[in-house]
Amino acid sequence: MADVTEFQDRLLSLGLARVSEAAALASAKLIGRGDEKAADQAAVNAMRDQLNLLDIAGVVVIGEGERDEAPMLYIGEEVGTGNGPAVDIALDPLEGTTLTAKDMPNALTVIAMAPRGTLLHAPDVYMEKLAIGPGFAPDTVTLDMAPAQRVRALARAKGVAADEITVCILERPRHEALIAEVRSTGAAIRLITDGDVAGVIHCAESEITGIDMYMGSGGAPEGVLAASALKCMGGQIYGKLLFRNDDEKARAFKAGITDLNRVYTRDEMVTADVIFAATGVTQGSILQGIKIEPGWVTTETILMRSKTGSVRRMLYKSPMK
Ligand SMILES: O=P(O)(O)OC[C@H]1O[C@](O)(COP(=O)(O)O)[C@@H](O)[C@@H]1O
Ligand SMILES: [Mn+2]
Repeated sequence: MADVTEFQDRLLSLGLARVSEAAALASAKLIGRGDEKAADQAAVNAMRDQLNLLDIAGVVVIGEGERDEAPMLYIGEEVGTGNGPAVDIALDPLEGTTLTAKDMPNALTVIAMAPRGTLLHAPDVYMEKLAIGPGFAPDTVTLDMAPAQRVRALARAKGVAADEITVCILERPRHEALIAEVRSTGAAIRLITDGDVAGVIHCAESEITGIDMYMGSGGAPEGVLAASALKCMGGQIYGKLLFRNDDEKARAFKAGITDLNRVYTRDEMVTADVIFAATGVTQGSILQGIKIEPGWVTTETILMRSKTGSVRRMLYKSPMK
C-alpha cells in the first residue's frame, strides 16, 4: 500500500486544482463590483473550506498574514484533514483584489503545495524580483546587474536586439528610475497595475504573452508563489527581501530568516518538488477569466507539477449556485 505520509504530488494535484477553482468561483459574482474586501473574503472562505477537505497535514507558510491580523489562512494555520503527508502550503486566494474589483485583466486565485519545510517562509514585506522564462542558463541575468545590463544580456542570449525585448513591470512611483533605465535600452515595457504572480508567469510563455522578463519589487509572498510556478514551467527567478523598517525586519526574524541581504534563487525559495494551481478570475493572457452564462459558470485552471514539468489546463463548467 502506498505510504500516505509521502508527498504524492500526482494524486494531490487534482485536489489542489479544486481548491483554486473554488476560490475563483466564490469571487465570480464580485468581479467588477468595486469591493476588494468582499471579493477577497469570498475567495479566502472558499479556499479554506476546500483545502480542509484534502487529506494532508498542511501548514500555511505563505498566507493571508500573521495570526493576529488574519482570522483565516494565517501563517502557521494547520489545514487539511491531518490524514496524509506533512506539507507546506503557499496561497494567495485572490491575487489581484483590485483587478477583480475593477474587472481588469489577470486576477488569479493561486495555491502551491510542497513537502513540509521546503518553501521559503517569506514574511509579508516587499521583494525585489527578476524573472525570465525557460531555455536560458540560470545566470543569464542576475539581480547584481543593472536593469539596462539585464536587458542587453537577455537580448544577447536570445540572439535579438535589445529593442525586441519586452519587460513587465508594476506601474508604481517607486519604479520610475527602473522604467527609465529599461527604456534607455530601447526595450518595450508592459506596465501592469497589479498582479506580479501573473507578470512573472508571463515570462514562461513569452510566445503567447510577448513578455520576456519581469523586473521590480512586489510582495515577497507573491515571489514564492511565482517561484513555485516557474519551477514547474521552467525559467528563473531571483528574489531579495526589502525592508523599510525594523518592524519588517522583525517579521523576517520571526519567520526564521537571519540573512536579510540574501538573494534567493528559484530553487532556494522552493527547495523540493512543488505542485501549483491557479484559476483565472478576470480575463487574462495565460488563463481565461470566469465565464458566466445562464445557469452555468466556467473556470480555467492551470495545474502544474515540478517533478514532471507537466502543465495541465482545465476547463470546469458547473451549475451556477
Ligand atoms: O501594491 P503594492 O504595494 O506595490 O504591492 C504589489 C503587490 O500587490 C499585488 O499587485 C496585488 O496583490 P493582492 O491583490 O493579493 O493584494 C501583487 O501582485 C504585488 O506583489
Ligand atoms: Mn497578492
